Amino acid sequence: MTAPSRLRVDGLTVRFHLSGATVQAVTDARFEVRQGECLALVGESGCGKSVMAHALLGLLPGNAEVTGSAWLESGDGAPIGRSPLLAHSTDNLVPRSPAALAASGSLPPVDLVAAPEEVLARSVRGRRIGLVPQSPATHLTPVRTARSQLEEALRELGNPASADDLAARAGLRPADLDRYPHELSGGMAQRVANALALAGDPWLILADEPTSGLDRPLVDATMAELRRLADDGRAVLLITHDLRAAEQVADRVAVMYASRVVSVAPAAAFFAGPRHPYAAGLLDALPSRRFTPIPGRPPELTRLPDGCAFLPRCERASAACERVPELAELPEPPVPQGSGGRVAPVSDRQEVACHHPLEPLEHPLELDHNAAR
Ligand SMILES: Nc1ncnc2c1ncn2[C@@H]1O[C@H](COP(=O)(O)OP(=O)(O)OP(=O)(O)O)[C@@H](O)[C@H]1O
Ligand code: NI
Repeated sequence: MTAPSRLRVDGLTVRFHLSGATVQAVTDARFEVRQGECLALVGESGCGKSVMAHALLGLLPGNAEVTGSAWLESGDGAPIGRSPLLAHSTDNLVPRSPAALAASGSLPPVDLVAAPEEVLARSVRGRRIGLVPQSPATHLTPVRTARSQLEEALRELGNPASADDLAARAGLRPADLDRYPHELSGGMAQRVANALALAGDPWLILADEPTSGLDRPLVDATMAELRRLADDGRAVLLITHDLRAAEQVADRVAVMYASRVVSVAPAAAFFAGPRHPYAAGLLDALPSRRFTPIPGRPPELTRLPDGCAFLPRCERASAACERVPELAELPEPPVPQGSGGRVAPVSDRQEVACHHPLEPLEHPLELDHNAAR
């Protein structure tokens, strides 16, 4: 039996306490990311995506109150990549004997919410979770070459691999490493940042808006790189409001609205027929689709309503929506006509938090990929 590594987020809630107000930044979030897949987390600006990412990394400021759980479970047999660069250190959090751990190659699960900072710093950030930063160029230290920054990261993480090896895996030539950040093109800076994120051979890659400010070819290259990391056996959590980028790379898509995860769906089913009205609205807003924005604005996170936060913007709302809908798997979609009675596979099922979900064929979207690409 081999268990894949996965991140299992359940009931994750983040509140910022300010004088006179509480920001409900993340509310009761539930989702999973597994080794070998890319989960895209999408949603409008300010809905709580980055706060979620920072909560997972233990990087929130002192006025944040985090509850719920986020279990990081390193699996026991599915190897990452072709040649793992690093034997994970097992000197902490060890309820089992080092020999047993060595035999299984796994680490004990860690709850990122409950774990002390010392554990996150020593065994999680960089080692089990790699962060691809938002703007690689500014993330790099300007006065040192890419090589010296990579070498330092490798040294700190106890990785015996060479900077050249790491760079080659990220698509860089040794000569590229001898450049200073200002001598790197946007694409190369992105690759250096990717190489840095991989310096500790983490199995989970967290990329928060890795393509903001990049032009389309660079977005495409970055998405291809993230796809490769997932295909290589890592888990990729991509945070973006670029639905086109998400469509290029994601296996599954999670949608956040006003601090809650309101939809989790396989990417193909999501883009072909979203079941949550807000998700349908997001897709309709795309220039390559109907180019029709959702009317209205999301609520303030300091004043969230008691019921469904999308209610005031939703055409389908009813009295039932005064109650917050739970995220739940929708019943099996009806058998499409002409399918010869084929029943939709479980993997096509969508989870939504909605009292009035759309039927799968109720919102057919003519996909115009030529316009989108
Ligand atoms: N330290 C903090 N104190 C108080 N409120 C905060 C703090 N950090 C973030 N917030 C609030 O939490 C909410 C969620 O912010 P977040 O950065 O997660 O949004 P986002 O979904 O990542 O948006 P974007 O797509 O613009 O990056 C926002 O209302 C933001 O103002
Ligand atoms: Ni953000």
